[in-house]
Amino acid sequence: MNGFRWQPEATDGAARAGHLHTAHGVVATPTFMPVGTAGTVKAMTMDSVRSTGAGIVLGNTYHLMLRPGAERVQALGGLHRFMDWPGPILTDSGGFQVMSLGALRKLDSDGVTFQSHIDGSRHRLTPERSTEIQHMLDATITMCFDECPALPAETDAIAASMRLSMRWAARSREAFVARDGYAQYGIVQGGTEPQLRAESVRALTDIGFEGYAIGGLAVGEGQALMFQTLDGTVPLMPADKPRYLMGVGTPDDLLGSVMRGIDMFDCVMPTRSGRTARAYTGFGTLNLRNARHALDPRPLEAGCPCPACTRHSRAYLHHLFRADEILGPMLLTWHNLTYYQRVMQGIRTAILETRLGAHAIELRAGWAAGDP
Ligand SMILES: CNc1nc2cc3c(=O)[nH]c(N)nc3c(CCN)c2[nH]1
Repeated sequence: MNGFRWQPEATDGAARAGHLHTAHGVVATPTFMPVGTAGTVKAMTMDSVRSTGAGIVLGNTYHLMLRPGAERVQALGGLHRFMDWPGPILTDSGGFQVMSLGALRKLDSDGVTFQSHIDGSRHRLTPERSTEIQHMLDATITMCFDECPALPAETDAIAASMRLSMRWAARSREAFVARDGYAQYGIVQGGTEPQLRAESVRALTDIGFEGYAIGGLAVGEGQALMFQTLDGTVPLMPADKPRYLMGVGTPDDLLGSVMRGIDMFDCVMPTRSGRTARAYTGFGTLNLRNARHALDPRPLEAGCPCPACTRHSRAYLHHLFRADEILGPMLLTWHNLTYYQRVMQGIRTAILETRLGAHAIELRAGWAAGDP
């Protein structure tokens, strides 16, 4: 019996609230995973990540295999000890990052050969090597090695890519070493084609995984087409297993996707925006470099418990970014991650109280209202 399981707690329409039980602790769902690409959530200590309310973070096979190297992380006790994060860690499998970062790459039916974007050195990833690397990292949740096709693409190209990913999913599962409290997730592909998505779900559930991700989205298709694809795909996925929508998204994306049955998310927006002076708040986003903040003594967001909002003014944050001070990205990343966790906690509470519809209207009204 694998101690890893998703335990449902409440539903509201297609939305679900529950708990993910893992070898590294329990996480309430729906959950947002801060991206810790190279073993660090950029500009944050792990204590500050924990203080935002995050329960699980994401790491990347691609970045860690290039630097410092999977063998080195393993020799140092694995990624939990390396980055001092005792909670669960989900690692992505590298295929997506090679396609979006690898300098030069050659894809074949067995895997992908690529040059490091760091130093140009040559590397190869296959389902077996990706799974082995994730084991060396001691990832709590291992992702299948897949291929994420760029959209738009011809239907037959999407079909061929999805079928390659399904063959790679079988090889990834074969290479996976089951351990109590650990999991491997299959990744559904198929672009925005309902029949291809259905074929991919069938292929993955025939193999059998502890959780299922939806890949191949948030690649420029737009929110409407993403939601339409979720509407046709999520109902086909096992109801008793966690569902993870990869690379998503804005607060509005999170809300709409939870309402369609998604439990887990990751996205670089709150952290990347935190470094570029873009703040996420209940009244939408604002750019703290804008001169209108120069003399504003108010907190960024009233009621937010983060250090940026409880100890500083908008004028101070504006100054930090204008002066290119390191504290600027630190404080605003802290705020954005806190805001994302507060959105998830508010959605989760609304599901428990069966009032997600009303809560959604309140959230959207706030985002549309703009800066008070
Ligand atoms: C930002 N948009 C986005 N779409 C993704 C699709 C996949 C996808 O189809 N497969 C994998 N393995 N990762 C993806 C990621 C990376 C998630 N951290 C995606 N990110």
